[in-house]
Amino acid sequence: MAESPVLLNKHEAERLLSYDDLIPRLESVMGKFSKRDSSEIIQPVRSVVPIQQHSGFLGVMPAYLAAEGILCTKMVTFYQRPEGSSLPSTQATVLLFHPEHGHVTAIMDGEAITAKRTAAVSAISAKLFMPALSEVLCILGSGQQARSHYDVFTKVFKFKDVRVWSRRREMAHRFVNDLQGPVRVCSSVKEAVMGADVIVTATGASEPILFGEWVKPGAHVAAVGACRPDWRELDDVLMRGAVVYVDSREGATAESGDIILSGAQVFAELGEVINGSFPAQREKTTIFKSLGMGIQDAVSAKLVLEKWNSEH
Ligand SMILES: NC(=O)c1ccc[n+]([C@@H]2O[C@H](COP(=O)([O-])OP(=O)(O)OC[C@H]3O[C@@H](n4cnc5c(N)ncnc54)[C@H](O)[C@@H]3O)[C@@H](O)[C@H]2O)c1
Ligand SMILES: O=C(O)[C@@H]1CCCCN1
Repeated sequence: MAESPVLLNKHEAERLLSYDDLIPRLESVMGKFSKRDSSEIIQPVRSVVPIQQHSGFLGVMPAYLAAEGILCTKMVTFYQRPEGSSLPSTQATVLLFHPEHGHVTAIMDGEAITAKRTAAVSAISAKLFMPALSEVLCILGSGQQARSHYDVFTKVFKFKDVRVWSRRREMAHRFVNDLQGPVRVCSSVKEAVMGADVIVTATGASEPILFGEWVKPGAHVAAVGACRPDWRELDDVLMRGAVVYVDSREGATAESGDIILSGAQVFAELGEVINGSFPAQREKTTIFKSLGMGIQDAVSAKLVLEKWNSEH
């Protein structure tokens, strides 16, 4: 009989997952994915079930990585919460399976995995696409993703000025008060982004909040929110004037309102740049449109389980 699955809560998953371990694994799997070798990786675009009465969605994100022996699925719910809601907007559970026998080997909370792997992938995009001398980081939003992006961006890069904007100013102040490093609250998106070299958009917005006219030419935008085909964070001017990179072409064309509704062309996948088949146009204004992928959760969950196994 199969052993009982390992059960890991959010605190454990968070503790066991480090950016130093995560970043190289994510670079490698994104590169492999972009080779589209189905004997190596199978990862369909996520299935999304709308929960209309409650302004929410359930996404199911399976992935199989044959060479690594990883069979995984994440189940994630995401909601548009009213201002002031204390409920998290994104919650997730990740299951790992034994690829040969089919039983579940681990069940883990997916919130920390989702927060860290998304931010780590954005950091990989910044490493490739941000201007060579980047001094100013701007984060739009003050939730879970804003926090993980702050953590990894200030760990991997050295910025002289870090700015945060949130639609509720008190939330931006609460965000800043929780941090160690120098970071300041801005009272408008315009104030926050003017002159920024790197901009992270991590909000629940469904209409554009970031306008191309404010963005410094050559800046890099890591756009993490707006994960539905009719949601936007970025306006048409920005989308059409920038070189657009995505995590997966299929995901972006199915799910990104910023891409679908602006008519912007996708230049390349992040993995295609990692593989050297497309250039990183660092001197131009660049956007990395992130939707999130099951393979990212799969390698993250495997890392968590490896670490846990090494301790037991
Ligand atoms: N690309 C990915 O892989 C990925 C992964 C997880 C979450 N996300 C998306 O990232 C976004 C942030 O997620 P989170 O987990 O940090 O959520 P969160 O609820 O913790 O934070 C959301 C933030 O967005 C702000 N916000 C909400 N509605 C807004 C609006 N209309 N205008 C401006 N700001 C608004 C909130 O004030 C808060 O600061 C969401 O859109 C989520 O779906 C993307
Ligand atoms: O890839 C993910 O985990 C997220 C969940 C929330 C919506 C967007 N994508």
